Amino acid sequence: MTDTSQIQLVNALRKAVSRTSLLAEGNDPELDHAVRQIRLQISKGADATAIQAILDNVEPLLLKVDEARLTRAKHFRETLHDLIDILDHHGQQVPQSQKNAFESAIRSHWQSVPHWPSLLKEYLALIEASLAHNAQVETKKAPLIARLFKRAQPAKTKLNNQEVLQQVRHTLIGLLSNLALPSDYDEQISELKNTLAQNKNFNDFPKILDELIALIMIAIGNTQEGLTSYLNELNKQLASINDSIVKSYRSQKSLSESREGLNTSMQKQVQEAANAVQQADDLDSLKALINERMANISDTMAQYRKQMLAQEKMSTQSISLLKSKVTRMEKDTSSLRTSLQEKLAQAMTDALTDLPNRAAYQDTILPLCSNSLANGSPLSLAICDIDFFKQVNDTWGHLAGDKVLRLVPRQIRNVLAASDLLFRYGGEEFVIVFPGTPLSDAQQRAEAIRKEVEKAPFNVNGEPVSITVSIGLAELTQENYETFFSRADKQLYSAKEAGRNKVMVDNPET
Ligand SMILES: Nc1nc2c(ncn2[C@@H]2O[C@H](COP(=O)(O)OP(=O)(O)OP(=O)(O)O)[C@@H](O)[C@H]2O)c(=O)[nH]1
Repeated sequence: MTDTSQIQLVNALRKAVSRTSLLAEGNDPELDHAVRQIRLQISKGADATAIQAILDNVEPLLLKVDEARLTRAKHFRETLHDLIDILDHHGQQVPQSQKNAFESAIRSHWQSVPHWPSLLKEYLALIEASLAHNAQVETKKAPLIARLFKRAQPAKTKLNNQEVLQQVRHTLIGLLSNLALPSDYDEQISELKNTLAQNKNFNDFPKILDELIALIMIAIGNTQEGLTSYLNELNKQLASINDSIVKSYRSQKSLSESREGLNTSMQKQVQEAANAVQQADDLDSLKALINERMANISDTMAQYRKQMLAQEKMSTQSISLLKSKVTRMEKDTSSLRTSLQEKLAQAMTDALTDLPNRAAYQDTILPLCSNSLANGSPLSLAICDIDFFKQVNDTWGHLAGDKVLRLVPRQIRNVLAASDLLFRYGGEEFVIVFPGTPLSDAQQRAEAIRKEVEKAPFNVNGEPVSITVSIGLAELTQENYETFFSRADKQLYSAKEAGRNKVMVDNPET
């Protein structure tokens, strides 16, 4: 795809990548640097290949951020286990079933940040349950929170209250440091850490835990709903882009239709996705989702491009095949035309004398008559027949007759004008057409023909043979060509009747 659709697509992808890069910021300094580079490159007008290269570079950084998220989650899981241990080590009677349920919840949700507040709430509930249980057993003992962290096992080293406090403070401060909340919450986190550090009273811990939960809730809980719907929307959008590309690609009927459809669909869908990305908040999974969708789009585009190239190649091949077929056909047609023309010429030519034959005469005479009548130019016609030709055949044989048939027209030609037309009409009969020639001129030429034949020194088998011709002549009047011919023919008959070797002229006036 090298046309405007590709440029528009690259522009749309640029926007999407640029806006997506904004979301990736704030997780890791190295990644921050990389995403700023992306926007810089895009603002300089990087093309699809350059954007792909940038995305390839960003991928390991995103993975690194993901690893950091996993490390934080592991730390949180350890914190929760530490808090359970603190309960155990300080002799609190934690109801086993509730503790098991809590441990199971930790196993299921420790990786999911949105579940962290509920896990901490469960921990609080566990403390409340164990306090209620112990209150029944040891109502007169140490204060509530002091009892909470008292060691239950005599075998274990019993810590004093300050040591317990120190341990819990340390655990919770560690948890706070590893929450990796956005920088907006730095101040609140630091205040809570101070409160923890200064806290000397177990009774304050539930309140501090509540604050910790609230902080996590504020940081991620409030945006959770919007974020979930955004992710769903984005997922839908990107899946829809992919579907559209695939559909467009599959349903293409022609290269141009396909390009047009793909372009429109890509432009619309990618633009919508880009808008959605612009409105979204930060989230690691969002980046992973976008990466996945971008990869899908990239794959589909690559497949589409491959297919297009293959189709173009096929088209080029079939076009060149078609061209060679057409060339071949043209050659064949041309040789066929030549051969037809040759055959036609053959059909119009008398093989013995090489003169135009009777068919050629028929083709010629009609337009000549029409033109003559239309233009008022004279047209004369002579029918010339060899006298006693049968005798030639009978006396010297057919071959001798053929020889005479070839020699007579040569003699006739000697006296014809360039525009006069000579045909072998049939047998020993020839027709001469004199275009633009009035009867008197034609008569002179006919007479000259007669003489030219008469004086010709024919000889057959070494013997001199006298050959003469009789000629009937007529000039065209307002009539059809058949009547014209028959008038000349009548004159030929008259010439024969009159003793042969004569020219007889049809005189329309008599
Ligand atoms: N050798 C040869 N003879 C032909 C050919 N075509 C026609 N003939 C012969 O021409 C002769 C024509 O004879 P006729 O029609 O009787 O006329 P003619 O003998 O010329 O007598 P008139 O026309 O009356 O002077 C016939 O014997 C035909 O066989 C041909 O191509 N070659």
